[in-house]
Amino acid sequence: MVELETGELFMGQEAPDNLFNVPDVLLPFVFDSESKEYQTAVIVKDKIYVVEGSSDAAKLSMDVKIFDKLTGKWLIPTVLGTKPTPSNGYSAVPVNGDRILILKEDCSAVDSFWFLEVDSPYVKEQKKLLGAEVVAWSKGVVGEGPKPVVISGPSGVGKGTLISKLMKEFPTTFGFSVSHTTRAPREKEIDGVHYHFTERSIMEEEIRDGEFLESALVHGNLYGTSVDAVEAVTDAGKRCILDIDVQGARLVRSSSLEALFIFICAPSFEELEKRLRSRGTETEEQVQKRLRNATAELDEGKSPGLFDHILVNDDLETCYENLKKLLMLDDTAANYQPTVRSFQIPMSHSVSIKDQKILIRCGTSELGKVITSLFLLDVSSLKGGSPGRTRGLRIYAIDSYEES
Ligand SMILES: Nc1nc2c(ncn2[C@@H]2O[C@H](COP(=O)(O)OP(=O)(O)O)[C@@H](O)[C@H]2O)c(=O)[nH]1
Ligand SMILES: Nc1ncnc2c1ncn2[C@@H]1O[C@H](COP(=O)(O)OP(=O)(O)O)[C@@H](O)[C@H]1O
Repeated sequence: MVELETGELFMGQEAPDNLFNVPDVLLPFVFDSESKEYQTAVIVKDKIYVVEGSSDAAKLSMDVKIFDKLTGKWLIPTVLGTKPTPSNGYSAVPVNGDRILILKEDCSAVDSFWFLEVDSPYVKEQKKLLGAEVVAWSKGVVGEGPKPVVISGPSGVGKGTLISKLMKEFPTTFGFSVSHTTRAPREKEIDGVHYHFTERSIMEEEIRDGEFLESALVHGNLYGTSVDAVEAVTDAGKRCILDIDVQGARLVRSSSLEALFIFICAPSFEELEKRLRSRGTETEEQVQKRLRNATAELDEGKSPGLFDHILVNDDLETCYENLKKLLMLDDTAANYQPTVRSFQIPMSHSVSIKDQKILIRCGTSELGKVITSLFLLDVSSLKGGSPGRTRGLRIYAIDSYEES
């Protein structure tokens, strides 16, 4: 049996002349409740994007195919980013000509809004890089979320020590972005807590698949921040702390992730050397390599426009107090609008878009009465996007009334 969900055909856009030559994409949402297979189609410029798959727990799939109206051919794109887990219903609306907003039904607000980027700056760049048709998923976040904090500085300067103090004093405020690395674990390091220790070939493949926000070769090993590492912290409602090298900081600076960048340095090179040796975690050869790299990192750290603040870690307690001051002074904490966790898009709803405002009309029945609620989703100030999250969605409850 095929059920048709409510929703406008191609969301208010004119159906193309050759629409009836296009198989399977006549309707914006089709769901077969027996096989749990679904299909959604949206037109953006000259292409029809079809999102399809199965929400059956045993099969769970979500694929994208594209019908190019100019050539009359189907394309299977390279799909980057973490895709949503399938649900039984979707609405899809084109937004800003470069992405499709997918509203998942019957999910909590943190999982309701997804973007399939089809022609965003990130996707354009990836198309060039890969020489292929590319689309990319990114999760929509209501509000801005707190700005992540990037902490960089030469090895042995005290980054880890400062971050541990912060996490210990403010366990519910801050969360650590657990990086991936190909270096071997140190004695007390736990996989998944300090790092995700991994193989080079696996990590390189994951980087190619767009799973990393940044990655760099540091002291002869590959290190990288996965999109999930940052977003797991943000999804838990915490402010994310990244301990990454200067190359990584530069990459994050040029990515879509807005962050606060802090560079830590030691009072002198001799002191840095002393700390590295007294930590006793590296061989002499590794210590030498880290010290050689430190000079370049110190120069890089001072390059204009990269770091927002530089802190000298001389006396640990003084430096820690200064770090706390910086984090409190940052006004993003005051601007933080918590995610609307209580909002849920019910199965029965319709969606229409006008001037970057999306009207969601939801019908729910309570005690035999049918209640219609209207929500306005504002997509006019979206920030970020793939390979991370699309932030800045605003949702307003505008009306609620009983159907007569
Ligand atoms: N670019 C990048 N650098 C990282 C990442 N994780 C750790 N690093 C950096 O890699 C360098 C070496 O880290 P590690 O092996 O833990 O040694 P340590 O800094 O001496 O404790 C440090 O400068 C870290 O900041 C990451 O995900 N990306
Ligand atoms: N302000 C400080 N004064 C003296 N020793 C310090 C200070 N900060 C950190 N340390 C010590 O220096 C060593 C390196 O610190 P760590 O946090 O591991 O550096 P990083 O994470 O930057 O590589 C550790 O043994 C740590 O206890």
